[in-house]
Order: sequence, then C-alpha cells, then structure tokens
Amino acid sequence: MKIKEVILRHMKLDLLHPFTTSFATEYDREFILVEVKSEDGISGFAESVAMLDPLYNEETVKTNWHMLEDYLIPILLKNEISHPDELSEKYYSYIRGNYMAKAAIEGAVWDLYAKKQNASLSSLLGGTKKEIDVGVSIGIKDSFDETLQTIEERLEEGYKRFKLKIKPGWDVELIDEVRKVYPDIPLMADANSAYTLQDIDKLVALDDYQLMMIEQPLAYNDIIDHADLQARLKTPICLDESIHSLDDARKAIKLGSCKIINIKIGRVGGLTQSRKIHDLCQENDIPLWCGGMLESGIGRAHNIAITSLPNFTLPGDTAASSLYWAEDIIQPEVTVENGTILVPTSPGIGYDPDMEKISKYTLSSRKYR
Ligand SMILES: O=C(O)CCC(=O)c1ccccc1C(=O)O
Ligand SMILES: [Mg+2]
Repeated sequence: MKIKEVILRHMKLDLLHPFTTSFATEYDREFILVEVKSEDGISGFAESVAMLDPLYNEETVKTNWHMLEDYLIPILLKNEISHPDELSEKYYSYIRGNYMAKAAIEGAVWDLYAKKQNASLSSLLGGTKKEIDVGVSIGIKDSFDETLQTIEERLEEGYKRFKLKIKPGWDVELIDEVRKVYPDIPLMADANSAYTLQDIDKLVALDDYQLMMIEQPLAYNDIIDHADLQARLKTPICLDESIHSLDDARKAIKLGSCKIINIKIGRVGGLTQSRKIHDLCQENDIPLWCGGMLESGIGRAHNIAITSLPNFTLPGDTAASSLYWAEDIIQPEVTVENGTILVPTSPGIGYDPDMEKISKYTLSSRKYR
C-alpha cells in the first residue's frame, strides 16, 4: 500500500458543556484530524487526542503537528506499507514517545487499510462483540447537587457505569453523597494523578464505597507508589496516565500496581500496540476498558472498534456524540441505546466523515505529498 497524500487539519469543536478534571477545565476541543489517501483515491481518517496544553500528558496539538509534519508523514510517504502493524513495529519504532502523534497517523492508515480490504476495522483488529457497553465520565461540577442531577440524567439515558472526576476537596464527601442517593450504581472515581501517598487516608476512606475502581490516583508517571497503594486497598486501582506501552503494562502487572487498565489508543501509540496490550492483559486476567479524550466522532469510531475486542469487559468512556457536540463530524453520529453502541460492520471505521462539517470546523489545513 502506497500513501500518495496526507492532509492535516487543525480542528476546533465547542463542547456543549465545560468539562473539568483535577488538572483543567475544557470549553472546546482543538485537535488534529489526519487524512491519508492512497493512489487509488481512497481516504483513511483518524484524530490526534493530544490536547492544547501539556496537562494530561506531555504532548500538545503543536508538538503533534511538528512530529507529523517533520517525521511521521515523510516516513509514510516514502515507504510502501504492506500492513499498518509495520508503522509502530518498524518505521516509527526508532522515534521515542510522541505516542498520540504516532497513533493519529497509524489510525488513519488502519482505516484506509480496512477500507481497501472491504472489512470493518473491528473485524481486522480481532473484535468479537456486536455491541459494546457504555459508561460516562462526569467532570467536576460547582455543587454535589449538580453532579447528582447529571447522574440522574445519564441513568435515565441508560449509561452503564458512572465515573466521577475527583480531586482533593472534591472526593470522599462527594462519593458519600452520591452513594446515599444511589447505593448500587456502578460507580468509580478518576483522580487524574491529583494525589500522593501522603493522602493515603483519603484514598483508604474511598475504599468503603464499593467503587468499581479508582482510576489513576497517583502521579502520571508512577507505577511504584501505585503498587504500595493497591496493597492497602481492596478497591481495584485502574491505571490510565501511567501506561504508555506493552512494557509499561507488563511491569505494572508484575508489580501489582493495578488490577484494571484503561486503554486509550493515542496514549499507547496506536491500534497495533493497543491490541498487544489487550492480549497481554487477557493472559493475565486484567480487565480493560477504553478511555476517552473528548474525541470527535472520528476518534469515537476508532474507540468503538478497539472496544469490540473480547477483553474490553468493562463499560468505557466513549459516550454518544450528542453529550459533547452540537453536531458531530461523522455520519451517522454515535448514538447510545440501552447503554450500548452497535459496532459498525461497514468497511473501515464504519462511520462516514462529513466533509462539509469537517471544513466548517477546520481552522487551518495543509497537504503533504
Ligand atoms: O468523555 C470522555 O471522553 C472522557 C473524558 C475523560 O475522562 C478525560 C478527558 C480528558 C483527559 C483525560 C480524561 C481521563 O479519562 O482521564
Ligand atoms: Mg483517566
């Protein structure tokens, strides 16, 4: 497979509701949309999940543009690819880090490859599920009442798991209030690295609330302290920020740093690496779910495909387009019914990019040949 042209688009979509984590409040989403075109005129699409500022991880929209323009695109245009696995395994393996940039271009090649095979991305990745279970990630609000109100709405819509963002000062009391009203809902908390082992009492206090898991309580680059903490908790720890590779996953499992892993395709460098981590976790009885990065429909479509693999046994964060955007850039939008999304069976990502909407939300673009 020879790539003839790559198009980068700097996109901006306004969020319907601001989203607050322990590290920032997002009002809109800027991201890079990658389109790769083959000689026969077929296009593949993916998006970079890097954010505008280096707060979730070190990558940004600008560092991704730089990596794509100066390294990843020239390598892709120069080489004949027989399978998308070759990107992370061969052509890009000498470049350190920059996983979100690598995943963005690799994802577009996967979509193109699947379209050329006339196969769904899900089936090519080894997906076995026809539908996937969906949870929702609820940001930090101005009041507990507002959080309870949001949970009520999402419950009525059928979502199957409720993740609350926490931070020091918005944690044990919040969970206590929520558990008083909803003693039995599948509930979890995500700290986005807001704590250290000095806060162990707070974290141990969370152990009394039958949480499905506590996500990334400690530092974004730690697997040692998490192992100490996991030994003190019966609640499973789920790692997000700390896992960037198959090797990270292997080490975290070996140390007992977590009992669950959240896979984000961008964070681990793409679909090929996601699948390898999936297989390792399956062999080690570590359940997975797919995390979200406030993606447009293009990123959502990729998340749905990887979530169809069998060891994604817990509901993920890839919720309906309508919770985020006034209008999405794919046709049809991602919809959730009874807490599930149907995995598309049409070729590639299985949702059509809406080129009119895409140009409407493009701030700037550039073509590479
Ligand atoms: O709804 C989503 O896309 C998930 C949102 C979310 O939780 C998140 C959003 C941005 C950065 C990090 C995270 C996270 O999962 O930690
Ligand atoms: Mg997280």
